[in-house]
Amino acid sequence: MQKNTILSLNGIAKQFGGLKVIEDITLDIAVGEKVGLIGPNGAGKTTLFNMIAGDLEPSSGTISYFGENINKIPNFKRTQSGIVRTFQKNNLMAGLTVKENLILVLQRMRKEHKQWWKRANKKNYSELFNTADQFLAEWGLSEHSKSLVKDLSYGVQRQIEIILAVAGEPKLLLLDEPTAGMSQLETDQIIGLINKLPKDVSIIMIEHDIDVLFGNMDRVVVLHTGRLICDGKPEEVRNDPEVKEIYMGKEGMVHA
Ligand SMILES: Nc1ncnc2c1ncn2[C@@H]1O[C@H](COP(=O)(O)OP(=O)(O)OP(=O)(O)O)[C@@H](O)[C@H]1O
Repeated sequence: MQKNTILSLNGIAKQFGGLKVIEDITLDIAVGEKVGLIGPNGAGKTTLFNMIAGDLEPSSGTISYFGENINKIPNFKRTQSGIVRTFQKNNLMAGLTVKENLILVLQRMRKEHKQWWKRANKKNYSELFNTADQFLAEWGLSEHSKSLVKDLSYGVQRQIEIILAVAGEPKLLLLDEPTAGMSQLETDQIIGLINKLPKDVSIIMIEHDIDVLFGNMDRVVVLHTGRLICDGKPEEVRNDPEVKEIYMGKEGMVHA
């Protein structure tokens, strides 16, 4: 493991009953590295995310975070230590405003309360409100501050989900198809947000379209039937014959 490695997967495997879903994956991610994770449906991408986030335990192999084996560390503790995840279907509180959603994250982060739903005192609240306003302004999302999440377009909801993950001060951000089902404009907005993230935040982003990863990710890892079949710079991956054959189709098209 290199000195600046944030995440290290060593011989990771996962099986459900007799079904091998992930086989022998070894992978190091550096601090600040941006990695795209691609592969056809059923390749095992979400299962791998579940293991990194702590929602599933590997059947064998080890997952290390800053050199420490975290196989047995529960997901909420991983989140506290900076492994933050977004989901394909967002888990925002739809009946609350954007700002209220953000305040909940900020409150939780600051560990102001053992029970975060209890009322904070007035001083804390006004400080939290100011921080939330500043944060939304910084990310160019102030106009949505008072909107209920359920009233926002899907594209904006996904942007909000990413900035809430950022408010959680991630060191390793796991993005699960953040641009799925989006228009080109919405995709560009999401990519714009991702490119604004602090340089020392590592990212693993599941994506079906390698074009989205070009120019935005340092590296692309390809899974196929639970195995890692290619790992390199986006250009190398795009031109890899096995990837073209297995993942992208014989035409060499880059869309899943
Ligand atoms: N809890 C489970 N029990 C049994 N099989 C599972 C379970 N979770 C996932 N699988 C199987 O594991 C394989 C990999 O699934 P996974 O969702 O990780 O793939 P994926 O690459 O994320 O696919 P997609 O792009 O469609 O989201 C699939 O065959 C799936 O049916």
